Amino acid sequence: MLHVIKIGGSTLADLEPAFFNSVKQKIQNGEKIVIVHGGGPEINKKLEETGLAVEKKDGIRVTNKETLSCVKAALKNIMNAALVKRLQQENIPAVGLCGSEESLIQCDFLDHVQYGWVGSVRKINTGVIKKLLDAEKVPVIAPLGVTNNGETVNINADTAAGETAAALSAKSICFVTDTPGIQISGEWEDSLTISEIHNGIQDGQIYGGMLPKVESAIKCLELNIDEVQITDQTLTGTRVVKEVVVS
Ligand SMILES: Nc1ncnc2c1ncn2[C@@H]1O[C@H](COP(=O)(O)OP(=O)(O)O)[C@@H](O)[C@H]1O
Ligand SMILES: CC(=O)N[C@@H](CCC(=O)OP(=O)(O)O)C(=O)O
Repeated sequence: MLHVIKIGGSTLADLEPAFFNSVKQKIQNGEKIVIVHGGGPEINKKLEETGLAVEKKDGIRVTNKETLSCVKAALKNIMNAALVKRLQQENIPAVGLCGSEESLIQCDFLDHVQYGWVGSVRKINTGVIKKLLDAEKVPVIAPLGVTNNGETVNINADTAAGETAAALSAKSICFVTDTPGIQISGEWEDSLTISEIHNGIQDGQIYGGMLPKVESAIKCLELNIDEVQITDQTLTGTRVVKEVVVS
């Protein structure tokens, strides 16, 4: 059984024993894990240091060529390297991958006029990932992509994780973030249906960085991934479900 875990930039610097133990437990049970990580705060820091603006539309970063070099440095050189090292310290056999290399995440431009160098995933080279899984490794993927012309593009990590889960026909996907799931009207929800999520977006209760997460979560459900969750590091947060199950 294969599980995709997306770790948000909100959480990467602060990974807790509970998280590593859950990952180790799954591996001991013979389950396969693929990790896709974010790095939004690290990118913001790099942009600020360089004097560049931080601009997002609906949780997606507007990325020009200068922004892109900060994105690459933050995601690949800093966050991917640090996460792989941290997992290895915990005896998790992590191997770093960058989506823009080995034709791993092949993209078109999402909307070049609105977002610049941001990718919409066309195809994932699953062979590279499967080879590592067969060798009992844990692939750790930085969310960059490559276009047909060989240009590197930035991909929202939630989107990249959902596409990876779909391409690998994963059993589950967990979006690990800095909240215990999704909150609606002051309550942390155990589960939400797709229509409840649409309502939450419409009345402004689901916003910002949660938007790409719920969009990707819904797409995963529609592609028949059984378990879709938005959680904190305990890996038990809000389940996103197609419809209410009447028992
Ligand atoms: N309904 C909601 N419930 C919980 N968090 C929400 C909600 N709507 C928006 N958010 C925001 O989404 C954030 C998580 O997204 P983001 O900061 O991009 O995290 P990550 O780096 O983990 O992807 C939360 O910290 C919170 O500020
Ligand atoms: C196109 C786009 O939005 N790319 C994201 C990639 C990193 C990311 O998604 O990180 P989090 O998971 O921490 O939000 C960005 O530039 O911030």
